[in-house]
This record gives sequence, structure tokens and C-alpha cells, in this order.
Amino acid sequence: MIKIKGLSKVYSSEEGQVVALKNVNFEIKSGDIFGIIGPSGAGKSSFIRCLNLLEEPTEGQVIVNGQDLTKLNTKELRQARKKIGMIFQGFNLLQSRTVADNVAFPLELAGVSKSDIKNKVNELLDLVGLADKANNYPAQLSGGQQQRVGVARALANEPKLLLCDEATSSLDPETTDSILDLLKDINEKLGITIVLITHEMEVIKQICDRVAVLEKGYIIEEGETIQVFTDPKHETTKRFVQSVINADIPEEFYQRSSVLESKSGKLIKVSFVGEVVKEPTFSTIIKEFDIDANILYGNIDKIQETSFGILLIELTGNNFQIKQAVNYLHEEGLQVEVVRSDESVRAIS
Ligand SMILES: Nc1ncnc2c1ncn2[C@@H]1O[C@H](COP(=O)(O)OP(=O)(O)OP(=O)(O)O)[C@@H](O)[C@H]1O
Repeated sequence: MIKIKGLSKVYSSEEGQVVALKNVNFEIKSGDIFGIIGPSGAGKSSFIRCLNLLEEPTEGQVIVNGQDLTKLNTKELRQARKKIGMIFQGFNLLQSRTVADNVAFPLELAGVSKSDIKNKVNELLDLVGLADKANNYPAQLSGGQQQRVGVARALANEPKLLLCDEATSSLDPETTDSILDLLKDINEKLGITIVLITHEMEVIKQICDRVAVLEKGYIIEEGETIQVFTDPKHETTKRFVQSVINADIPEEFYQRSSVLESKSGKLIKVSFVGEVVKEPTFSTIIKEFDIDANILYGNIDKIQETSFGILLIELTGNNFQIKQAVNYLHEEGLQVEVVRSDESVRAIS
């Protein structure tokens, strides 16, 4: 649905040139919720504003539904933008207009008849749960309610794509959750593709199907959210992931193992994604291979519907049988790593 090809953005200011985006390339599939995360100054705002040409790319193409937006004239671009909604961190509502009139605004600009506007506004306010606030003014609403008005207004022209510019950054965690639920709902019910930028990994964790990590204008990592969370490659990505999940085993748990010193037995790190750990897995290896399994540490988390986790397990008994048990765990789809004593020393030191 969206193809970004060789996108660069360079700002010219009095102090010289600032390169905000450098040769960014990727695709966003129709119906996805796609998140772009990055530290401050990474180029996130520049990127999302280039997607609807609020900011003109210095180089490259932005192809939305087969149409290269950079090649359109003013009139064509205005038409194309109708199918791209946007919501903002500061909500950007018209303070002198009521909630209903804010939502009606893009429809008035599009020349829709008064009766059609009324019906559409009612339908949208219902969708965002604000039917009872139609005649209130933005200043009379909470931040979360104002963002709901922003969402309703963004959906007025029935866009295929919704851009979210740090849409939850000024909201408290509970309100953030409710706005994220609303976005997920809209994505599922209306099939709208959502592209969001954020500096909070929790937002990505809660609703994004895919994520791209932006740093200093470059995409340094991109993939399915579950894959990036469970196997982050880049240091910056690892830091973001660690801010919301405990992907590593705390050092003190290695110290609890007695097998590393005695060499009778093995210490294993088991990681998994999805429902591969069925309850009998570990009782099976104990029974089948006549060994003991002692769980020293376990952490299981969820990204949307997919669970993933990590366990530190001490296996004791006959060494040949332990090897067989490790093979069995591999065959069951678990990732098993045998911890060597020097690794554990490294982890501890
Ligand atoms: N209009 C502008 N003129 C000059 N430089 C700009 C302009 N807009 C952004 N920049 C610069 O471009 C770089 C990327 O900025 P951008 O706002 O896109 O990053 P960001 O990831 O959204 O940051 P933040 O999370 O702090 O909003 C920064 O170095 C910024 O100072």
C-alpha cells in the first residue's frame, strides 16, 4: 500500500543544512499498524510529515496506493490527502468550534451537504464514544476526549490511511491505553492502515504489527513487532526493548546454579515465542530421560496475542540423558542454549 523509496529530507537553516532523513526505504502493507520509533531528533516527525507531503521530501518517492505523491500537482495532492487522515500530539482542534463542528470541518471543506454532514458526524462521534459531547467545546474536554475528537475528525473523509504523530505522548498511561484500543478497533473494524510515530516502546508493544527503528535519519532495524522484541539486533533497539520487557536473565540467577562448577549437569537458557511451552514439556523430560530439572528463573510476557519468554533451567543427572533431553526441547520448537561456565562468569562480573 505504501512504498517509501530513497526518501531523504534535508532542512536548510541559518546555521547550515540539517539532514533529517537519509535514503529511507521500506513498504507498509495495507491493513497493518506500522510503528516508527526512535530517540528525539531521529527524524520521526519529518518522516510522518513526508508521508502526506506536509513536508516535501528532498529526494525520493512516497507511493500510496500506486500513486507517487511527490509527482502530483496541488489539486491532485489535495484530493489524495483526503484519503490520508492525521492526528497530532497536541490534538490541533479548533477551540472556537464545538466537538460536532470540529468533526464536521473537513466535510464542509469537501462540500458535503448539511444533512449528510449531520449523519456522518453523529456516526463518528458514536464510534469514538463521544455522542454526548457533541455540543461541548474542546476546552471542556479531557486530553483523551480531545484526542477522540481528533480521531473522529481524521476519519471524516473515510481515509484509507491514518497517520498518528505522537498521538498519545501527552496523555497519562490509562488514557493512552484507551486511545490505543480505539486505534486498534478502527484498524480492525474499518480496515484502515495506521502509521504511527512514537518514542515509547510500550505503544509499539500494544498495537503495532510491524516496527521500524529510526536513528539519526536512518532506519536501523525493521520487522514484525514480535521478532524485533524477541531478537533485537541493534544496540538502540535493544535499549528500547529493555525499556518495556525484561528480555535478559538477571545476573544473580546464574549464581544460584551449582552445576556450572561441578560439571555434573547443564545449565540451559530456554527461550520461546508462541504457545510452544505446553505444561507437560518439562515434566516429560524429567520422566522420559530420568533427569531433574530445576527452574532457576522464568519470565513470560505477551505482545498482543503472542506470548514469549525465557527460562533458566538446571538439568542434573546422566550427561548422555541430559543431551537427549536438550535435543527433545529443540524438537519441541524451543530455543535452547547451554550456558558455559565462562559465560556465566561474564554475566556475573
Ligand atoms: N524545520 C526545520 N528546520 C531545520 N531543522 C529541522 C526542522 N525540523 C526538524 N529539523 C531537524 O531535523 C532533525 C530531525 O527532526 P525531527 O523533528 O524529524 O525528529 P524527531 O525524531 O521527530 O524528534 P522529536 O522526538 O524530538 O520530535 C533534528 O535534528 C531537527 O532539529
